[in-house]
Amino acid sequence: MSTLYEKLGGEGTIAKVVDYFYDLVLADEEVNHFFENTDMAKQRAHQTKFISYALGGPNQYSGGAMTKVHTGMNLQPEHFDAIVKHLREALAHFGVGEEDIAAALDKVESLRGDIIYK
Ligand code: HEM
Repeated sequence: MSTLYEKLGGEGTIAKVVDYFYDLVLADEEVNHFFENTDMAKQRAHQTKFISYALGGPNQYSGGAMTKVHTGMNLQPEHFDAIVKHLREALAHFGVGEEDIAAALDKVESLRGDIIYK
């Protein structure tokens, strides 16, 4: 089964979506502070992993792993929502269709409970 990740052209296109998404996240006062003490390379790795996960790419995570890396952040629903909103905008910017965007957002939603309030 081909994933949205493959449909979009794999890593090459993902890198462009990541750059765009990254700018949106860093410009958003509601969430950019979480990345304040994160070095740039890790930050970029995070965005890449986030986007790849949403699109069904090679970086797939278990709920347990996601809880572990976000523990201590006490992420609230509005923080998660802000990230989802930026993902939607970044995908739309690159011409991804509504149906594919919905599938990507569903994927991200499935990890919400593992990531917030930790
Ligand atoms: C489905 C949703 C998400 C996925 C798949 C995801 C993925 C990951 C992964 C794999 C890491 C491990 C470290 C790394 O790769 O650099 C990480 C760390 C992190 N995540 Fe997420 N994340 C999600 C949602 C969020 C949200 C909503 C926020 C905040 C608004 C967030 C903020 C962070 C921060 C600040 C780190 C630590 C980076 C560091 O090491 O300094 N994540 N995330």
